[in-house]
Amino acid sequence: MNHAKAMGEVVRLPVQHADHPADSAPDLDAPAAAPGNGGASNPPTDPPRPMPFGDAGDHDADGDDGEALEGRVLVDRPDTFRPDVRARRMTGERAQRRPIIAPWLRDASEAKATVRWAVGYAGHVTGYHAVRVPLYSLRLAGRSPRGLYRVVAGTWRWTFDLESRPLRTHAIDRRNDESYLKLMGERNDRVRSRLFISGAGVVGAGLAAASVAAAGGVTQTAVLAALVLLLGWIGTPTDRRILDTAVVSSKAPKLTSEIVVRALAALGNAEINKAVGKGGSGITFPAPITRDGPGWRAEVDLPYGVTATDIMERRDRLASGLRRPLGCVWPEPAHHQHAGRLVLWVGDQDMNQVRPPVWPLVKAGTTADVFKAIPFGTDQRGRPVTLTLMYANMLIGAMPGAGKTFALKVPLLAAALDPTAQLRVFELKGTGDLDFAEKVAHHYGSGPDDVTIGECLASLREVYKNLERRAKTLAGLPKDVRPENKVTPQLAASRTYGLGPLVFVVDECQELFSHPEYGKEAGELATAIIKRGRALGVILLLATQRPDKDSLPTGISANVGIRFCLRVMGQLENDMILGTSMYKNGIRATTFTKQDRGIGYLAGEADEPQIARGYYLDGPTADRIADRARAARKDAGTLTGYAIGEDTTTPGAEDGSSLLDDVAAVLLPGEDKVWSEVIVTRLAELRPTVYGAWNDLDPTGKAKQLTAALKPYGITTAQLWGQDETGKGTNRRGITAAHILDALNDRGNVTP
Ligand SMILES: Nc1ncnc2c1ncn2[C@@H]1O[C@H](COP(=O)(O)OP(=O)(O)OP(=O)(O)O)[C@@H](O)[C@H]1O
Repeated sequence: MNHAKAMGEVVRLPVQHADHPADSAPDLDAPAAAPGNGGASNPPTDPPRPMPFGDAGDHDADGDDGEALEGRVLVDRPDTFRPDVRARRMTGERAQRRPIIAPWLRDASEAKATVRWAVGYAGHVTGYHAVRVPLYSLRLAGRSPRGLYRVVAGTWRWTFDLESRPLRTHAIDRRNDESYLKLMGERNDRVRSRLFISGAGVVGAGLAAASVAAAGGVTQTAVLAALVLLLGWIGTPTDRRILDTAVVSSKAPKLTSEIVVRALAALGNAEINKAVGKGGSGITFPAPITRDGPGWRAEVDLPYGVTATDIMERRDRLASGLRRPLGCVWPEPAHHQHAGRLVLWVGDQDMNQVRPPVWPLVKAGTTADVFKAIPFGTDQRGRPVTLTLMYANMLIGAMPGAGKTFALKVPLLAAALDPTAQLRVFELKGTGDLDFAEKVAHHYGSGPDDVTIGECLASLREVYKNLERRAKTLAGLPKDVRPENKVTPQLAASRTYGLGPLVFVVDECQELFSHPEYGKEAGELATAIIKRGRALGVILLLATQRPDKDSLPTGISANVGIRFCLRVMGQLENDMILGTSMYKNGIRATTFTKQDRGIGYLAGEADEPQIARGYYLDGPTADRIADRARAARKDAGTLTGYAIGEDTTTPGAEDGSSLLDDVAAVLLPGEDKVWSEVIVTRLAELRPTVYGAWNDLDPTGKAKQLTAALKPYGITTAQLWGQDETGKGTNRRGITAAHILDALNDRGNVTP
């Protein structure tokens, strides 16, 4: 018999058999032996004789098997093989230890939420019924006559044994005298004893009534009320309730294996259909379906060849099969298991209907540390999701209105609550969504105009230059204080080194990167900052509603560490934000609906992308937090730049020239001292895109603006005597031309 065929699985593999010692290994250059050529006849050139594993000496002497097995090897072990059960158990191949303590009890926030819910629930139910006590009393009083009737009629029936009457009637009908006489005898005995008991009961009740009547007052009322309520309860029809419903249960249906299999079978996957069809291997569940947070969790072993991703791709169809809203159905791969293990979590409530929890850092007195994890949001199960900003950059993308700016507010406000972190914030939509940052930011700009975009670019240039200084400073430090050539919390905290965290935020960054003049340079600078700034304490937070190659340089989309993708329309946008192949791997932000505001895939923080909903921080809340952050910065002495009324943004984005060059350019020949407001007006004429906004200020504002902008160059303004438009002599703030020219000479015309 051909064992190979009987064993089913055979492959052509040159496997070394135990009979052949190592030194008789096949000579691969030698010609292959002819079929049927016994190994013994030509030992040196023989190919190894393939044999079933563990079947070393069982060959037929006539060599039949040997012939049939020529060139073939059984790859399955024979049935006699006993696996090492101990090893299997220890590696957890079959058995996974289930948690002794329920996961929700181990998580403090989940446990607190459950206790809070239980107390709230009990309080509501108690209050609801307490106010309805008069109604319930009236209801019972109304039903008490019926209850009295039921008691009297029931006692009568029992005493006179009316239940057994049909038996006696039956005996009469069948003319069974003997049986009838026997039944009557029994009935008479029973009625005699029951009459005695009922009589005693009536006498007892009479005596009790007399004593209650004698007691009078409260006792009489209480007993009477209790009696009425009791009779009311007895008189309540079986299809009616005494209490109203305090909580209308919209309980989600329990998830059962049957429902899961039904839903999987509805996906239209051929392998699944084969498995669940007649004679198929079925779908198995390696663990019981359990409650997990506010939902059900099922682990499913999909049929061979089907991956968890195949199911994730069809999340909408799965939701339809489960008859649950899309926002309740969250299939995930079991990351530490095989590719066919699916973890299906089905929430009781649509994720977008769940009330967002309060951001932990809203609480007064809390501060943050960009070196540590900051709370970003919650996942489908309400568990906290955190972000660590240091050594990372973040890209947030979505279609308009999906919640980008709200998501950006969370890391921005967390960074604001770290007084050591310098903030540079540019909101290029111009709606003032991030205007709370004005209170804390070193640089701040709002608007899609060329001036703001120019300021943003100038600030990026400054940061880029700052990177070089930081790199040099870090490299100059002893190796033991920079263990991984990175800025450490200790180095960042020291003001001597100037290595404190720097957080650069650009909302609607497509306006910057797709700008016809500044876009290219901005893209190159941002890419360089993303690549090099990470280790040097510079963090870039970008949000965009147009993730395409023109609006988001590939250098950024390829190198950014943390990515948060809210609802997008297609695969391209999805992969631009989350990374290449994410769509193919089932991580699809296209499945979010319009209602899923603030919900997205967060990649780069945990090992695997996770669903998260950012904390909801509305305008007033963000303002309150920014006030707190400002106070903390004031105390720490780190409130600088825009936040204290200075505008230290370096103008001159158009061609790389500096403010000093521009001021020098607008000085007229022979002019010695010029009022600041005049200089600003001339600067605005020279470069409207850069200085136009300054020119919109009143004369005092113009003077302040120029004073602040010249400060980094070491130039101060002073009160200068001159004549105003009407020819009247007056004192106003202005500059001395010699100071500008000296500064230019000193610096050799180098931009700071
Ligand atoms: N985490 C959240 N939870 C609940 N609602 C949210 C959340 N985030 C955002 N929203 C809602 O979504 C709306 C849009 O948010 P946001 O302004 O951040 O969108 P956007 O993507 O920045 O839009 P645009 O591209 O137009 O600027 C907000 O008004 C808010 O009500």
